[in-house]
Amino acid sequence: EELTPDRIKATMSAVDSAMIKANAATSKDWPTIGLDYGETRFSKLDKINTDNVKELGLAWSYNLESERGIEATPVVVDGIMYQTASWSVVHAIDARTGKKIWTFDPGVKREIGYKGCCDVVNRGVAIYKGKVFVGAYDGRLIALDAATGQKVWEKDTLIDHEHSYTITGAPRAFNGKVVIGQGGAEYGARGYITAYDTETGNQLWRWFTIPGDPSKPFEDESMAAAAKTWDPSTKYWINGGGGTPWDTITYDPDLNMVYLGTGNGAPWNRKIRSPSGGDNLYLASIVALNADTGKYIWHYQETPGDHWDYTSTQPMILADITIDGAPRKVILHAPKNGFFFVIDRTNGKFISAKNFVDVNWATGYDANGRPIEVPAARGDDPYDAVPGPYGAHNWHPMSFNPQTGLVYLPAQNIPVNLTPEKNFVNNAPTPGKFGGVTAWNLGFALNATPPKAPAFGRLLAWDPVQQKEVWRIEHASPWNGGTLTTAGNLVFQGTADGRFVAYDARNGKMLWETPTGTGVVAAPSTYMIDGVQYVSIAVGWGGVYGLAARATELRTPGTIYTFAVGAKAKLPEFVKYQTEGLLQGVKYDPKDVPEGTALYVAACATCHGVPGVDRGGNIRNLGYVPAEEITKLKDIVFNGPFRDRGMPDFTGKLKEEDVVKIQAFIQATADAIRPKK
Ligand SMILES: O=C(O)c1cc(C(=O)O)c2c(n1)C(=O)C(=O)c1cc(C(=O)O)[nH]c1-2
Ligand SMILES: [Ca+2]
Repeated sequence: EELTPDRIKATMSAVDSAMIKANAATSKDWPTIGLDYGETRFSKLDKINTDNVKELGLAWSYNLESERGIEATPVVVDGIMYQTASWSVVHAIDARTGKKIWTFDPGVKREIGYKGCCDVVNRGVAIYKGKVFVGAYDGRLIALDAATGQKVWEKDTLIDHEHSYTITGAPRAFNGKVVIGQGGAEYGARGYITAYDTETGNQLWRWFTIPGDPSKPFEDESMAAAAKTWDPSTKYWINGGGGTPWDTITYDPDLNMVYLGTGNGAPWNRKIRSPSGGDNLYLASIVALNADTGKYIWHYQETPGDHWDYTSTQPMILADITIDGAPRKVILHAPKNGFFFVIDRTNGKFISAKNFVDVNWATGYDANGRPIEVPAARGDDPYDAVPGPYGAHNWHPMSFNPQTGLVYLPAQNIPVNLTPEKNFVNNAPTPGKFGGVTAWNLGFALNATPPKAPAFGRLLAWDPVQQKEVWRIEHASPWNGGTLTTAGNLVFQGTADGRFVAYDARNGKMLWETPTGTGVVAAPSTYMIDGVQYVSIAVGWGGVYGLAARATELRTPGTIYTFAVGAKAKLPEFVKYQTEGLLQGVKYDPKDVPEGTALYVAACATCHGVPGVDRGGNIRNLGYVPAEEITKLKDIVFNGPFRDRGMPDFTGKLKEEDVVKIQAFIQATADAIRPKK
């Protein structure tokens, strides 16, 4: 059957809240990024199961022509797939054949790449009544005709273009509304979410996550209440204060609520943001809003007075489970802070929290749902916070299998040491201030003292009722992909070291794997076409950890792989990671190294990592590039050739003599780690 525009239009026009709810009974399609409004990523399909999963073969692959992180889950309805790639490019694909139907590039200006903290990624589309919605990196929400990829409307969702706002998250669509948040809290930004009319793009409601300037009227009572938990003496609203809801937004059709996870404080360091303390509502919280009006209903703050970039934006799961003999409507959540939360979603009441990895900022939660903090975690001395700011769990989606009762959770630690910044100045390009030249405002120096905490990445099977680990897989590296679980008793996960793996959901036994040609960070999906069950995964190394680090020697462009039992297509040729040997021969004056270090930290480190020590991710490590490029660094730094990949133009931000000092630091660092003969 041919996928004519009329046929696609007919299929996609039928995708609405009722269809998404009804599909949950069979899981035939995968109509939203998380499969269903509960975001369970549990498929009832069982044609692929523990018996035959070893016969999975490649049905087709599709080149996304992308060199940066791929974070979106493939959305599939009746054999038509929508996938986003880096730079917010949308691909529509015939899932029977893997052939392109259309692509849409919103034309994000590549030179604004550096305005987002964490790679030029996108976490996927929403479909509603014949339209595909995508949040573009530059802050536009765009509605496309699902059949043709033509733009129907677009809205600039940003309240100002002074703060460094970007969009990386997927929109959420329900009942004629499409809702989107944004990122930017590392730079300083004030978070909010906005609902638009799916047909017209008209704004329907907006809710800010934190209060603004208290000398102006508060937007609503929830802001007036929140303002009491902030210290106004620092005029935190000038920098923004944070709370950007950059990922999870969930719709609950039973309770007609929208739940959002809010982000970290800006700056991270609470002593700078709100020196007299305070919870700083609604940072690092789950908040419930009325889905029709956007009015605040309840909140639960997972990390009061956030100080460590402990966002609560991680994908949540809505589940109905039995606790102490009683059925409860809950939210299951594993935010960055390392605790697994079970929250009553009818009223936001805390049920339980238990750490799922070792943590050193709190010893647990009291009966009221407040953390029992370790005082040194907010001290004036350098602190090796565990989890670090990359989180014990980041945006990589978890899944919940009601058959096993287990949540499959990509857990990790990436060590980072935090040293409180003494003389913080907002937006100052101060040498030594991490990301200072590109307007980061953390209030901490990172790794000025080398961290000692261990790095790890693991897949955890977690029992949310008992609040305990049931089994685990230790991976080679942190930063592994999101998970899918199925009625075939399977868990699927891609890995940082470039594999796509199926495990037995009951015990973690590895049943099947395939190489993927690059690290995997996204989560897979599964669906039926003509009686055949398929599993698809979009691969492409990246995201914040993937900028400067990697765990494979392969760097195949972003690719979608689709697997079925007995399929026999060939994997594409994999591409080797191109890297030079350790940098050698750049002339420099050793006297320049200390200042060069401080300048490098302020201008280069957020994306390029530490020269020679980090190995490079989807952005090259400057300790492993041709000496020629470092010798001519100023030609790259000032209006250089990599602006079309998102590198900033440092004209006016660095001086020529600064670049000479940065060259000195890069070569000296490479020399320092070179093995002595
Ligand atoms: O505070 C923010 O506004 C914000 C935004 C984003 C983003 O939009 O991607 C990330 C983060 N924070 C963040 O803390 C983080 O660890 C992170 C990882 C990623 C990613 O895509 O790999 N994005 C983000
Ligand atoms: Ca953040």
